[in-house]
Amino acid sequence: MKVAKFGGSSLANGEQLQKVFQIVIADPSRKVIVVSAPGKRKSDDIKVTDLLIHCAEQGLNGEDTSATLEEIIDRYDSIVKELNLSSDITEEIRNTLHSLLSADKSNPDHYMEALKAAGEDNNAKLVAKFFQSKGVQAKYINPKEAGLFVTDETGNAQVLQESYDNLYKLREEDGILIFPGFFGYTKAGNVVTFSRSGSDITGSILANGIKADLYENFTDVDAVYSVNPNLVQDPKEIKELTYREMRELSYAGFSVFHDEALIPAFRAGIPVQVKNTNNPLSPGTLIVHQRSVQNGPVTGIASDKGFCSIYVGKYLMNREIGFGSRLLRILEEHGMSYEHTPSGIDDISVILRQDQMDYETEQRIVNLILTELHADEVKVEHDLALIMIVGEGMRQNVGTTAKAAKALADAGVNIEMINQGSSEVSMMFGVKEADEKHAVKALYNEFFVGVPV
Ligand SMILES: Nc1ncnc2c1ncn2[C@@H]1O[C@H](COP(=O)(O)OP(=O)(O)O)[C@@H](O)[C@H]1O
Ligand SMILES: N[C@@H](CC(=O)OP(=O)(O)O)C(=O)O
Repeated sequence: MKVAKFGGSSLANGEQLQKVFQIVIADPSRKVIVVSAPGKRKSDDIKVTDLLIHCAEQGLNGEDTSATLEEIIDRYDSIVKELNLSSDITEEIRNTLHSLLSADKSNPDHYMEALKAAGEDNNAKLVAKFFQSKGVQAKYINPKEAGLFVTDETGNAQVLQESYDNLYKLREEDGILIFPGFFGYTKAGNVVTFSRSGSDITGSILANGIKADLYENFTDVDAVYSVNPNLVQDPKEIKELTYREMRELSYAGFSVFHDEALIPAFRAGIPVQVKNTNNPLSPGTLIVHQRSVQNGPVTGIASDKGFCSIYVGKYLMNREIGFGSRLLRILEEHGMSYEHTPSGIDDISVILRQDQMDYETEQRIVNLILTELHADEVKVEHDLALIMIVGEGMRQNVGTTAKAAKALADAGVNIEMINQGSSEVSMMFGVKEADEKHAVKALYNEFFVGVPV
């Protein structure tokens, strides 16, 4: 039995849905189909989820929602028309969205979450009807009835353990099951979404729940590439990588697969295959527990912008018990999470996403570090990009850091900081955002061009 998840790009229009149908019926073991909301048809398009968020914001602000609502309904209606389906489907979607928009607004989070999730929920119903119109036994599955229960963390839900046993029962259902991605229900019965791009997470939870043999993740690229294809042209494809490598890479910027989506599949030992809806015969990328290291030390290079670093210097910091924990507590008290903490004898840097901190908060934190921790120096550096080099082969290979540092130096990129991950399969370089693309290219040339993979 397989779980196949189709992302927004695979469901953006009728033509894409026809491809999805052909893929699903080509393999009778594709039992559970997880769908996202319709995504972008071209690069300047707007995803249905983004339209729904905008519409919910308008609703909450008491603004006119009619134009945005029509735009959303139009997205579904154009698919309905392209596939010659009954206009009743569009009317049903219209009614659902109308009632969600006129629902109680006393809890804005609940209002927003219900609208966000409607993108996937309506699409799953539409896809099920489309499959039925082709004479195939298929049905929409409601996540609440199936028992996909989650925590009450708005836009950041975590699955509750009991869900896995509930979902196992889906194995007994007849036909193909069309399951909406991106959300679950709290025990109190409210809709809560996963973080953005979270349909990948739903697919992984279902793969674990039904104890699938394989979790297929269909998207719009032939493989997970060794570097973001938007930064380097025609990068090398990765044929196989470990859960650990993929988790590091997706966390550090490989948006092709959600970083939280690996854990449920990993825990059940289910391999994940990333494949292309537009080229389903291509083998894609397989994510497994263990692989033989035949390529060079580096499997992939990921990068992401929007970080800042708080540098703290204090003479004899190394001898001061509890300094690090008190520093991190200051951040914790401001509700902030951090990414890395490279440190030396007399200094430590905390790297975090800078959108967590406005100017006033930054000033307050700097003051607290100076006054409560008696630091000699506190400096905040903004607009950093973090570049992560990842590879199981880095554990056995000496000199990867030196090679990377030399490649960056030769390209004229100033390294703001280096951090060797404790897992020994990753290494992080902090550079100025303006240098990101240039730095990634230099590292790609160093580790991949002319290197057999
Ligand atoms: N290393 C990478 N390999 C492949 N794709 C990547 C990588 N890094 C970023 N991407 C981007 O991820 C996109 C696919 O993810 P996403 O847009 O979320 O797809 P979906 O609509 O299927 O959920 C690709 O089109 C590509 O632009
Ligand atoms: N539609 C949701 C969830 C999702 O996974 O979408 P996609 O498969 O298009 O990344 C979002 O945009 O966040």
